[in-house]
Amino acid sequence: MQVEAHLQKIIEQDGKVHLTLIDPASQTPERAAEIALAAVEGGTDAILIGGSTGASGTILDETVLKIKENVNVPTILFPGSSAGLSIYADAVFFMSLLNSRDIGYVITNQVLGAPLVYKSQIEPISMAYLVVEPGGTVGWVGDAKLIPRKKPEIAAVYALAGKYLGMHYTYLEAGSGADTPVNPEMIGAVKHVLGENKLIVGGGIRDAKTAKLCASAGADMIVTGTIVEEVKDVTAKVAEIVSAIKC
Ligand SMILES: CC(C)=CCC/C(C)=C/CC/C(C)=C/CC/C(C)=C/COP(=O)(O)OP(=O)(O)O
Ligand SMILES: O=P(O)(O)OC[C@@H](O)CO
Ligand SMILES: [Mg+2]
Repeated sequence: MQVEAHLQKIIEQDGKVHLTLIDPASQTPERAAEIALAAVEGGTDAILIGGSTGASGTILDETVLKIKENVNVPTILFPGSSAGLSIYADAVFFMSLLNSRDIGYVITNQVLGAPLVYKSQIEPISMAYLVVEPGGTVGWVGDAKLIPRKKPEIAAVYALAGKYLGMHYTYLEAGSGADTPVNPEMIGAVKHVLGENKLIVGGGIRDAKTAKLCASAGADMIVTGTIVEEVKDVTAKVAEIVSAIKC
């Protein structure tokens, strides 16, 4: 399955894509697979697998494999480092944290991870990863020079640089569990310069209203992680968000 082409088709058909993020460090592989199935029943389009800390090795491989047993939607790695790769996944967000001060997150982890992607069937999807205030764990781990919430023009020039470097996707990240997601002004400014290139927004999106606000402002794909880990009825929560963003 060509994952990027598949997501493109969904955008053409439904307008928007919903992605569910599962952190392998947060639960057992069995529970991760249950959550993935419930999210797919709620209408999610693909499962992102990753975390800033502890998402590697056997627990990562087993989580990917169990999820694949349960669902047919693509599994996409969202790696915190080169250790966040698993040969069992369908694709990887092959991302560079463009606003990191640490060259490790700009290019070294990608260099260390490239041979495994080359030898496997994992589809790399090139992505500019931009961490915005408050930034959360990923901002700290990734040593990000956080983009100020109220400076959409800074996010826009980073996104433009990513696009000129050939990156297909741009991800505006407020940090997992953020109190406030990226604001609509910043989303709009970034989408304006990206044009047809795809924009993903995540971090702190917990309800239909917020998801709709982000999607209407210009996000092509909405990511939800924490809320899916917290609620009892995953299917209902995902369905609420999916119906708010899709046309
Ligand atoms: C492409 C390859 C091989 C590596 C990329 C490496 C990069 C650029 C990483 C960026 C920095 C980073 C730590 C990203 C993590 C992204 C992620 C999975 C965030 C969601 O995880 P959280 O939910 O914040 O994780 P925790 O729950 O562990 O805090
Ligand atoms: O956990 P939440 O707040 O949904 O954030 C998802 C994702 O953007 C984190 O990398
Ligand atoms: Mg998390």
